[in-house]
Amino acid sequence: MTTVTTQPPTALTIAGSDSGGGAGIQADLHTFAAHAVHGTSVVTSVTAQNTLGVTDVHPVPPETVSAQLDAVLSDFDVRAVKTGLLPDETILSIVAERAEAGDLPELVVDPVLVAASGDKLFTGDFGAYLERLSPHTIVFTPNIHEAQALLGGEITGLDDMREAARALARYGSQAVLVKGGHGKDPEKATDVLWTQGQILELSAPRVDTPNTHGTGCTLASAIAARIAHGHPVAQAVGGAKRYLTEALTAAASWRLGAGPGPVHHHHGRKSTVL
Ligand SMILES: Nc1ncnc2c1ncn2[C@@H]1O[C@H](COP(=O)(O)OP(=O)(O)OP(=O)(O)O)[C@@H](O)[C@H]1O
Ligand SMILES: Cc1ncc(CO)c(N)n1
Repeated sequence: MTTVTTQPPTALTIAGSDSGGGAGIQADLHTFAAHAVHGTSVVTSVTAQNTLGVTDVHPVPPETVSAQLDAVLSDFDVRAVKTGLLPDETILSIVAERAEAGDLPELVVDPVLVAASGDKLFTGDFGAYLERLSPHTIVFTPNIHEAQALLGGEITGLDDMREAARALARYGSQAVLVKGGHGKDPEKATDVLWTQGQILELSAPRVDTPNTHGTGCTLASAIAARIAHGHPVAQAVGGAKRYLTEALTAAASWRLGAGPGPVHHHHGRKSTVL
C-alpha cells in the first residue's frame, strides 16, 4: 500500500539530552513527531539522569553547539524553535546571538533552571535569560519556581502568577506562560498566559499520576510544533495543554522507573507493532 503524506514543517529544539528519555531532547522529538513536525536538534548538554534524578551534567563544547546550529539552520526551513536546557552562560550567549541575528524564528523559551529533583541545571546568572533571550521570544514558559527565581519574591496563588506573567512580559517576550503544575489546587492544573496585553487562564483537570517527568519540555515543544504548523500563539498554547493533559492521562498507570516517569507522547496513535 502506498501512503501519500504531506510534507511536515520543520522545528528545532536546542536542549539537553535526558538519558532516561522522558524530558529534554528526547521528549521534544517525541512531541514534534506526535504533531507531524520534522524535528531537528541541537544538543547543548548530556545529562545522566533517570526518573529518580540527575547524576551528571556534561555541557557540549560551545563550538560543537555552534556547528550543530550552522548545520541545521543552513539546510532546513525551520519554522519554530524551542530552547530547553542551556547549561551555562556561554551556551546561552551562542543561542542569544543567533536570536539577535534573526536566525531563530518563533522562539519558544523554556527556562530550565533547576530539575524537579532539585538539581541545578543552569549555572549562569538567571538574569541572562531575561536580558538576552526574552526580547526575541514568542512564548516564555517558566514554571512557578522558575518565575520566582527570575523575579524574586514568592508566588503563592493565581494572583501572584498573573502578576509574575505581567512582570516577565516587560522583558520583551511576546507572550509569557506561567505554568501551574506545581500549584496547590488538587483539582485543577491552571497556567496563566499573558499575550497581547491580556491575561488568560488555562485550566485542565489535575491528572492523578506519578508520571510528570518532562511535562514542561513536552508543553513547550507542543507549543512550538503548533506554531510551526501556523497556529497563532493563544491557540497553540491551548492546544498544547490539551495534548499534554491527554499524554499525562494515557501514561498514568505506567511504571517505567522507580520515580516520576514520562508521559505518553504518542497517545493519539496506534503503534505499528500492535
Ligand atoms: N498532574 C497534572 N495534571 C495535569 N496537568 C499537569 C499536571 N502536572 C503538571 N501539569 C501541567 O504540565 C505543564 C507543565 O507544568 P509544570 O509546572 O509541571 O512545568 P515544569 O516544572 O517546567 O515541568 P518539568 O517537570 O518538566 O520540569 C503545565 O501545563 C501544568 O499545568
Ligand atoms: C535534559 C533535561 N532538560 C530539561 C529537564 C527539565 O524537566 C530535565 N530534567 N532534563
